[in-house]
Amino acid sequence: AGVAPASAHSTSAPPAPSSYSQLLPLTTLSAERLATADLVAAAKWGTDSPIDDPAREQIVLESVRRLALEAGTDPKTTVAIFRDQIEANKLVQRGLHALWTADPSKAPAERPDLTEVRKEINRINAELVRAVAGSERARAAWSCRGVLAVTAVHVRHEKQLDQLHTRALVRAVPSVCPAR
Ligand SMILES: C=C(O[C@@H]1C=C(C(=O)O)C=C[C@H]1O)C(=O)O
Repeated sequence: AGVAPASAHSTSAPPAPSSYSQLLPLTTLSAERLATADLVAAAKWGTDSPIDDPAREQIVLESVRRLALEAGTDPKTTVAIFRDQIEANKLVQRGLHALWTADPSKAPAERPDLTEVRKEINRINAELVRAVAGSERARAAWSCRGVLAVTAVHVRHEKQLDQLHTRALVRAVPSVCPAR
């Protein structure tokens, strides 16, 4: 009893993707972008390269603005989302540098090439813009914040995020949902 007919959708358009399935890629990619912060922090550790690099940030923001226009999604919202992504990335870098300063035995032994890490960040940026473009309906919905929180809990668990990366994930996504 109570089983919906299998043909419920067969004569019309396929069911629209749920808010959850629209927002999960955005949250997953945000966590993947944050994972690069560990590499960036290691690349900068013990060098003159500062955590804050406004020139590089401008390049990132300009590139995602252009990608948003190409994808037909709002460039202002996209740039706002990436400003948060960048702040979250720096939060992880600062956290790790503080940890390594307090306990140098935890500092990385190898120094990754920052240019290579930025290529990886560029790839994630492009995917993230596609996830922004693919989540317009979910982001406009009244349920955005609640659904977004559920995706974050899922990603935290799936990727076994520590406290620093969990805090950063929360910092990475507030602009995803419009202020009400
Ligand atoms: C990740 C970096 O560190 C910071 C964070 C950035 C980002 O999240 O894209 C960009 C520049 C820096 O202010 C970097 O220098 O590449």
